[in-house]
Amino acid sequence: METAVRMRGITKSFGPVRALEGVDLDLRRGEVLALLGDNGAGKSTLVKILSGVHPADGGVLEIQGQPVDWRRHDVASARLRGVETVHQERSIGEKQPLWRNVFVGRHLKNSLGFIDARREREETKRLLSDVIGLKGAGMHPDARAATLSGGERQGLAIARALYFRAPILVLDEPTTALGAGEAEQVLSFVERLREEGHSCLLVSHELHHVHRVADRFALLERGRVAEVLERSRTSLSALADRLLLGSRGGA
Ligand SMILES: Nc1ncnc2c1ncn2[C@@H]1O[C@H](COP(=O)(O)OP(=O)(O)OP(=O)(O)O)[C@@H](O)[C@H]1O
Repeated sequence: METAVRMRGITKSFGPVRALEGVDLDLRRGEVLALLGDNGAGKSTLVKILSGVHPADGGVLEIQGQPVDWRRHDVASARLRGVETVHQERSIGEKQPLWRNVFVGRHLKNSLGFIDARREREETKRLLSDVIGLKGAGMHPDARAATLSGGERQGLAIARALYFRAPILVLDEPTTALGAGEAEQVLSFVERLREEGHSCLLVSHELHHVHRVADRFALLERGRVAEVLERSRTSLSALADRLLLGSRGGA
C-alpha cells in the first residue's frame, strides 16, 4: 500500500463560508508533500481535518488504507491511526520540563501503573541527543520548554512524533518566524523524517524552504487542489510563478 493518506471530495463549510469545495489529494508513503496556496485557500482547514480537529462535511478520508468515520474522527483517533501534528506554537507546554512535554498524554508507566518519571527523563535524554541530534547546552530533560529556541522547539515536537513512531506527520508552518540557522535545523529534521520512511504533509508560505525539502507541491486554490507539481520538474522560480498565477485567479 503506497498511499499513506487518500482524500477524495473533501468538503467543509463554516456557516456560509465554503472553505473546502471537494479536495482530492494523496500523500504517498515516504514523501514530503507541500500544501501551498494563498491566505484563505483552505490549507489549515484541510490539515485540521486530517489531524482530527474538525470532521469534514463530506468526502472520503483514508489513513493507511482505513476509511475514517467522520462521527468518530477526533485528534485522539487520528493519532491512533498514526497522524501526528506539529504546530508552530501550540505543541509545547511552556512551563513544563522537556521530558513532560515529550510524554504528555502518553506516559510511560511502571509495573504498579504509576507514571515512571525516571524512565521518561532517560528516554527524553536519549531522544534529544541520539534520535534528533539536539546537543545544545539547554537541551536537558529538566530544562523548561520556554527556554528553547524556535528551532529546538520544532525539533522537540518532531522528536516526540518520531519517538511515538508516527508514520504520518503534519507540519504546520514549521519554519515561520525562525532565524536562518534554526530554519535550516528544522529542514534537516524534515529530511531526516523522510529518510526514515515517514510521510509528511508540510504547510508553509516559505517557498524556498518548501522547494528544498518537498517531493511534490499541491496547490490549493479556493478550496480545491488546482495542481500537483513534482519538484524534479519544477524550479523554484517556476513554482513561485505558478502560485502567483493562482493568486491572480488566472489558473
Ligand atoms: N473556524 C472557522 N470559522 C469560520 N471560518 C473559518 C474558520 N476556519 C477557517 N475559516 C475560513 O475558511 C477559509 C479557509 O481558511 P484556512 O484557514 O483553511 O485557509 P489557509 O489556506 O490556511 O489560510 P492562511 O494561509 O492564511 O493560514 C477562510 O475563508 C477562513 O476565513
